[in-house]
Amino acid sequence: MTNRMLPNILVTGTPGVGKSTLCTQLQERTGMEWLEVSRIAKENNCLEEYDEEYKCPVLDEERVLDEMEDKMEEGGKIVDYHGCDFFPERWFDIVFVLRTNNTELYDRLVRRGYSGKKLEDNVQCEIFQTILEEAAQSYQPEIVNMLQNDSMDQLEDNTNRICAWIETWKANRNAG
Ligand SMILES: Nc1ncnc2c1ncn2[C@@H]1O[C@H](COP(=O)(O)OP(=O)(O)O)[C@@H](O)[C@H]1O
Repeated sequence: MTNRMLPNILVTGTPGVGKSTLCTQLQERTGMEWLEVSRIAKENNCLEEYDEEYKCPVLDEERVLDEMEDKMEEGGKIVDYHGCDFFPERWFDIVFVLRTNNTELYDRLVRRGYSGKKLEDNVQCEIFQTILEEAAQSYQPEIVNMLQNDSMDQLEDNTNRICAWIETWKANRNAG
């Protein structure tokens, strides 16, 4: 059993599935702190190099983890990143993998300005369920949850569902 007073939540999934949008809502509704791993990496100079092929920065994972460790120990953190296999398993009480259907994701990424290989690779990442499999291999199956996030209605359902889970976690903790 954890000593944390509030749970830590991981929100993961392919770029464009709606992680930031969901985390913004969760932060507003719960008062828990949203930790955007890409931003933490950038602000703390934890970007190692630029991957020209994939047009994205490569993280210095060890340094990012060091930056995050103290905060994660406090509990009550919502972590958002498009990968999940390098975090310590002990950090998280639950993992949500957001999913978006291919055509919707394609449109969102085009609107974000992605094109060519970067666009294709991200859509393929979603088609092949890469992040879902990564989560399944990195965490206990009972804490990994898939959430479909194609529409604003689903966004609301997902936010409600996570908020309800947090309330249950708190009630169980106080009872125990
Ligand atoms: N459930 C949803 N339904 C429709 N559009 C969404 C939904 N969630 C997010 N979006 C839109 O999709 C785009 C990508 O969302 P974002 O939260 O930035 O994704 P991520 O953080 O996973 O890269 C944004 O333009 C956002 O407004």
